[in-house]
Amino acid sequence: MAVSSAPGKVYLFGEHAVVYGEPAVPCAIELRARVGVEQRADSKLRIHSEDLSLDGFTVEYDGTTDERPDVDVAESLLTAAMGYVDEAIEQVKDVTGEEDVGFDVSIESDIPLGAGLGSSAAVAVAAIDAGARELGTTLAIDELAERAYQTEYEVQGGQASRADTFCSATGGAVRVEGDDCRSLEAPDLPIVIGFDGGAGDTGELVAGVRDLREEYDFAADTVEAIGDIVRNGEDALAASDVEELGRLMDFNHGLLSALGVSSRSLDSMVWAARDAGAEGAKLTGAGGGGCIVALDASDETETALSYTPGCEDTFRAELSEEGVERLE
Ligand SMILES: Nc1ncnc2c1ncn2[C@@H]1O[C@H](COP(=O)(O)OP(=O)(O)O)[C@@H](O)[C@H]1O
Ligand SMILES: C[C@@](O)(CCOP(=O)(O)O)CC(=O)O
Ligand SMILES: [Mg+2]
Repeated sequence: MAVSSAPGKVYLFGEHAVVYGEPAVPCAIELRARVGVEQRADSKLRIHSEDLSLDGFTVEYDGTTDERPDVDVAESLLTAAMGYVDEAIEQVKDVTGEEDVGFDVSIESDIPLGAGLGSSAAVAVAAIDAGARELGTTLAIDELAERAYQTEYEVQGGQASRADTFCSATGGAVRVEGDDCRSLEAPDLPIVIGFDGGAGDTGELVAGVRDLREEYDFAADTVEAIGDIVRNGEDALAASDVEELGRLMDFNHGLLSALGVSSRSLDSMVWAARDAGAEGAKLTGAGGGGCIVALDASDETETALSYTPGCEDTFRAELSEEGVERLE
């Protein structure tokens, strides 16, 4: 068996706009998904994840046919739940040239699902890395990141950026613009996360922004304005100017909100953080529900969030310098 782990991330700036070629700056955080992959004697795929539902479930089916597994949940739920792992295993088969292999895959993750902290990218990166190693191939980080991007691209209906997957594969803070992916020097930022306990559907939210952008020129301009915020944000990051970073994050949240991807609970948490004196606060990731990211070196934001209706959990997140880790 091969086991790899990969980190989740927050976006300091640029989610959604990055799908249309604007730059974005995500940072890896110390919450990880660990994926174990063991080759089977037959060609079936068995996936076990404790986190996919309250009780966890295990499915087993023949990965070489189009037959879906026989479990008692709605098809849409199953596809949503298994899409990323399924596609990651396809990438393993493709990169190793071994089409008829089967695997037992087990996943353990600290990253809440669909909450904007990049659980899908972390699972894809760790699954592809462990799957390839199980078949004797250790992928270079760039190839791993590219394969994980292909996974997100397929599952999200042809709409995805390389930001989450590159960040999860390499760790640290990164800058992604189209296929130009690079690591950034980042100061130790006082990152606070607020989580509303909910989730958003990345594919649907991305499609919503795409439609708005096609319908209204001002929505397309909004996407471009997010790109301008990111370019300013890079300078603020290089200068370790946390106050300016916060101001730009506030602005970024406003534009994401205008694009329809915030929610009442995300807005409440953002305002609670600002009222508590955070340097800035914004939603992170696709939105719709899930997490906000704020910058505050004091305990005020965490305390305020813990009393905010709609906020289920709040915690400080350390930057993860380590991307994919090969554990076994
Ligand atoms: N622990 C897990 N086990 C299995 N699949 C997971 C796990 N965590 C995430 N996933 C996959 O990632 C999807 C969530 O990804 P997404 O909607 O992009 O949200 P995010 O990346 O912000 O967490 C889940 O529906 C599931 O397919
Ligand atoms: C909205 C988007 O920019 C980020 C999605 O992040 P997450 O899956 O919600 O963690 C989509 C993408 O970049 O592929
Ligand atoms: Mg995702």
